[in-house]
Amino acid sequence: MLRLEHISKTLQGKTVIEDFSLAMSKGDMVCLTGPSGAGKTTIVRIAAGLLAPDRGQLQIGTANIAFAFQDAPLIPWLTALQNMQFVLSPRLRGEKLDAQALTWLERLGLSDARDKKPSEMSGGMQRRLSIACSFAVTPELLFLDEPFAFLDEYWQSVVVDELIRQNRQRRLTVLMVSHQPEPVQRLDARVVHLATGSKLLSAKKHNPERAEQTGAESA
Ligand SMILES: Nc1ncnc2c1ncn2[C@@H]1O[C@H](COP(=O)(O)OP(=O)(O)OP(=O)(O)O)[C@@H](O)[C@H]1O
Repeated sequence: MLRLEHISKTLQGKTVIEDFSLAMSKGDMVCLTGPSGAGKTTIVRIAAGLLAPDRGQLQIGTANIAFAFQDAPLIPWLTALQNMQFVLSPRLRGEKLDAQALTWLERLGLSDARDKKPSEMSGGMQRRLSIACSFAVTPELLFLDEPFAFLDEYWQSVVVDELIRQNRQRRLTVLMVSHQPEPVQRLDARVVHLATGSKLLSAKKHNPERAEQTGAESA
């Protein structure tokens, strides 16, 4: 589903990623962890095709991708409902579009915020809207950058439940960055830990009894 092979990236003269490789099959959930500046976001942006690597190869097995990043890609002049309608509009029309948009707002607790623009919403609400939009397009491959940041325990749990549901029901593949161990543990995601410069330190399941070789490779 996703393969990064020997990826390197230099930004403003600094080597951010050096010879990083990762292989993911359909239905895999992988979480990149590591210190600030290790290059986690850069890797996810390269994997999502948003940033070109200097060296190495990227293979994505589907065109049906979605992402929710820290700088939530919400349209600032549209309301929450209109943002949701916008992402659903290529697939749905009329009443079905409106019903689906409202359903997703409700699932992520945003019904009361339907007429608010992103600038009128809290960081957590913006994050939930961004995640709701990425779920709503039913991607095969989902990229998430700190999806649990700004969310309290309840909403973290709602997002985890939805990821588990979509992973089980339609084998959604997820590559994420997260500093929060608890939701990642609940997801049972494969954890790939990076040192600065994207050197791979370890790649394992959170549960050590179920540790396994991951297909991620170091330089
Ligand atoms: N557009 C850019 N131009 C120049 N340097 C950049 C750019 N984007 C990222 N960097 C630098 O690349 C390094 C890795 O950044 P990145 O955001 O990938 O790290 P990260 O591991 O996700 O960090 P954090 O956990 O703090 O989000 C950092 O030193 C950052 O300053």
